[in-house]
Amino acid sequence: MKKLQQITPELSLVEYNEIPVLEIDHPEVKAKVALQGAHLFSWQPKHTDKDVFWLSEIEPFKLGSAIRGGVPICYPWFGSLGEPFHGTARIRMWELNQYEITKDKVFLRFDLKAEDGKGLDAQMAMELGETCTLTLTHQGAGQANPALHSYFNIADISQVELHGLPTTVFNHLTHQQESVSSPRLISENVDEMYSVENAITTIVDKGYQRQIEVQHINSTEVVVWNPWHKPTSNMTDSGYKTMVCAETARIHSSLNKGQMIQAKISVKSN
Ligand SMILES: O=P(O)(O)OC[C@H]1O[C@@H](O)[C@H](O)[C@@H](O)[C@@H]1O
Repeated sequence: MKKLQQITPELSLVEYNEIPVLEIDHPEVKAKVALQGAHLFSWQPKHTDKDVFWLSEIEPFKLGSAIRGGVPICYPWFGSLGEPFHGTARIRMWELNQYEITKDKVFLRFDLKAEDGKGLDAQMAMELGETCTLTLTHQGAGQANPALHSYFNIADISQVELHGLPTTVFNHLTHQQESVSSPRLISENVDEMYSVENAITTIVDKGYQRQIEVQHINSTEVVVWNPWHKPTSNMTDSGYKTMVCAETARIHSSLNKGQMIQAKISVKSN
């Protein structure tokens, strides 16, 4: 790891293998954001002893390869709505163009320049403190169908409940609408899309004795994913046991220029 720049006492730029990473070390919060993808992959408010986000233990931090963990930004499209899968933004460089440090939190704004060099495609604003607010604003031409593909750090997938989701879901593995339990328990490969606006998902983690709450704002879907034994790039065979994705998505109703999706994340002990 090579230090590139000390921006302020709380913010430093460090190289993780091929990727520049902004490290935040503030009395209230620690966090890490890769400039590739404006990709938050670690957030730990002072009152918790474990990271809220999961990061693969074999993440190689290679340019052009999306980081396996944290909050990949799927933009301008989700999944196979275009090529590459989950859009280009997670493998492009973003610029840190604004920051503000207060006694409670750190505010960061990253811009994604348009590929033709004219104007912006998107902006990501992060407020990192006791809570974490991520706001993705579509600034480009045309429409966007993004998602904030958050991977949460849990003690053991077999002891986790997801609360606040509907009991009907589109299962991407069987390509059909199905009925599921609420709260949702996961015991196999799941790749499912819940059509629900502005949902609040609560991840009840008995192992770590804590609850993570995600408010999905301006979203029209929540995607839940865990690959279980399905081989997945940059992930160990047992990596699935300690992660669950609960994604803030805007898939079937596009965003126009100036519109945003937001995830507000908080964590509390039981
Ligand atoms: O491996 P990737 O490109 O990061 O995608 C991971 C998963 O992301 C989820 O959002 C999709 O619903 C899954 O279908 C996909 O497998």
